[in-house]
Amino acid sequence: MLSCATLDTVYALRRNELRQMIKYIHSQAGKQVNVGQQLFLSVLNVITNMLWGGTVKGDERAGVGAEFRKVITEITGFLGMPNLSDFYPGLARFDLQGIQKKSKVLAQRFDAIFEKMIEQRRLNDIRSESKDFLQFLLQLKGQGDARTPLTMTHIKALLMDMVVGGSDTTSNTVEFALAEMMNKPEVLRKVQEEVDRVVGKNRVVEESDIPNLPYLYAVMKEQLRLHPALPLLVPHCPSETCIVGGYTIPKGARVFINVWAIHRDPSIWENPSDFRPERFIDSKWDYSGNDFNYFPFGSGRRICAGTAMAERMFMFSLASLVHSFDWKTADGDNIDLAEKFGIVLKKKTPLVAIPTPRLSDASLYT
Ligand code: HEM
Repeated sequence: MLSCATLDTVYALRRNELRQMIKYIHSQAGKQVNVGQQLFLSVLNVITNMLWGGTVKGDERAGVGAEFRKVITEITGFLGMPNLSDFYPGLARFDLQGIQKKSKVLAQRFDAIFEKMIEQRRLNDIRSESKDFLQFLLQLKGQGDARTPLTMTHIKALLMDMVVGGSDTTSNTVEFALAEMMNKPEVLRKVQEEVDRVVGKNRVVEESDIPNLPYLYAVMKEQLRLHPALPLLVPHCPSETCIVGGYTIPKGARVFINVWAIHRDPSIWENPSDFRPERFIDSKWDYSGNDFNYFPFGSGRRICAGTAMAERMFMFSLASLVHSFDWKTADGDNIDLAEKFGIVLKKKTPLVAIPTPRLSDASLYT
């Protein structure tokens, strides 16, 4: 579902969601817009559309989106919360902070949403031709492979991975990048000049423009270096005791990789806390996971499954946002770029900014 070839076939979904977002922001011209909120909704809609397509429509779809947003925010909050039970396993059964209990309630809410999707799909003919992910998984389950049995719990877990792993990460990354650029007008100007040169002002940005935007690509890499969406990657757990760099990692230990600190190591990066996309122009850095000095999407077997989608959504949405609008804050002040740590890193204060349309023809916003 997340391969480049499949992503190409569902470009219309991404385009449609993005155009709706731009249209909405245009309707708010001159007013304050919560940029992250808009981005979150667009990314979530793209992902859920790819997962279960047109199963949920109209008002119901909007309702499900709102419910997801609440649950995802709460669930990522709990995932990153320090839990006394991890440090004192003897106390785990008392669940002193109530994290286990509250997480179970959230998991049940998630479960109810997925049950609803799956039930609706079952009511339809699951043998019919369809391109969405849920249909594909239900068919696999029906075929019953004894070697790798796929249970309903597996299906729900996969759906949850995509929704939780893809929505907040991508939208926070774009929101943060726009905030960084607003504080560095010379960077924002360079990106706008690049997009104007490639796209002009008489049409809107298309995904096919992305390969022609190398400076914006450098902005994305710099954003992922300075504020990696998953600062500790996801917890890893060796299935056998092993030795890494001379340290013994016991079987079952929970291992966190502090990619945030590696990306700011002054022995690797010059002026590491500066947002300077130029460092990625014509550079050797990529995020394929082969270099342990720069790996915002992780590495190895568990590397992010959605890298290609994240790249497309980031480039497409940020290019569209700065091509369609100029951005400023209400008081003209610099934006607070403080980070809020959790399993997912985000801006401490949401980016609220005022858009001013910059394309000459209003029909380009419809
Ligand atoms: C800027 C956006 C994103 C960033 C920075 C990001 C980063 C990551 C990282 C660091 C991991 C863990 C890798 C490891 O521990 O080695 C991961 C896993 C994962 N990501 Fe992403 N991700 C992003 C967007 C997405 C999107 C859009 C999707 C799908 C729609 C997605 C799906 C997944 C999945 C399914 C996994 C688990 C892979 C596995 O365990 O095999 N991610 N991501």
